[in-house]
Amino acid sequence: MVALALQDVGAAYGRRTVLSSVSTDLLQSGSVTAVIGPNAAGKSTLFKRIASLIPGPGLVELSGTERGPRTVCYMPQDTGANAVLTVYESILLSAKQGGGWRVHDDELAEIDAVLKALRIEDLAFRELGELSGGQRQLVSLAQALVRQPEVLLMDEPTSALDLHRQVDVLTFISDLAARKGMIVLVALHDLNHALRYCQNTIVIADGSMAISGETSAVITAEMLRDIYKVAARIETCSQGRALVIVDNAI
Ligand SMILES: Nc1ncnc2c1ncn2[C@@H]1O[C@H](COP(=O)(O)OP(=O)(O)OP(=O)(O)O)[C@@H](O)[C@H]1O
Repeated sequence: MVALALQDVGAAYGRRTVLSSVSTDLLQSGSVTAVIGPNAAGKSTLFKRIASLIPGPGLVELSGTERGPRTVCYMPQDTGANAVLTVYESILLSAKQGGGWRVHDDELAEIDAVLKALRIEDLAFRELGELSGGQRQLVSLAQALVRQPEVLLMDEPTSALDLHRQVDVLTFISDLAARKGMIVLVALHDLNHALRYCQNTIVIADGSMAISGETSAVITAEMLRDIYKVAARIETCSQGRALVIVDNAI
């Protein structure tokens, strides 16, 4: 079972430090953790640092895997489209990333399964450049999933999706994490999604970690006032779920 811990992790772009002192307890396999915080706080930078795409101080400790850093997959926020490739070709390329070029039957079966699970089989032979923003986001998710990562870092994966797809994708990902023992970190702006789908939450503000812990203990009216500068309430809906209701910006 894979486990991930961060110790005083930081990152810089050139000489400018944009992230420092992020530490977490061990993140266990099967867990989904929300990474939240205002714009430009450093959420994507944290993901890039965990995925070893940028250097920085501190320790990203992965244990319980034989695949090393290759088992970490980062799904970026901007899903740049290469108009020359079809959806299927782009997913196949992603599956083969870092491996040999011989294509095995089980890899093709995995691609089919992911296309089906995300209900985008009908896009398989469309060109990336002609997809809508939401379709591109689903393809980007498929590209990440076919690599069968043990640690999946998803940067605002539902920002371009309609309501049905948002619920569909987040339910699918949290089930998948539990079923396959994956560690999922997901950057979110919709805090109701964090409350509903994520056991733990890390708050990044001004380039460092403000607070982390169980989601219900982290997402409070005080945190929303101090970090997001909004007056808000956490109310329980008729089905017993906690919901953030924002009254106004402070
Ligand atoms: N490639 C880069 N070069 C230089 N600075 C960068 C680069 N990428 C991000 N930054 C800066 O790093 C800081 C953190 O950016 P980051 O993208 O991590 O924020 P974020 O929390 O993901 O924001 P958002 O919620 O708006 O997506 C910002 O000040 C941003 O301008």
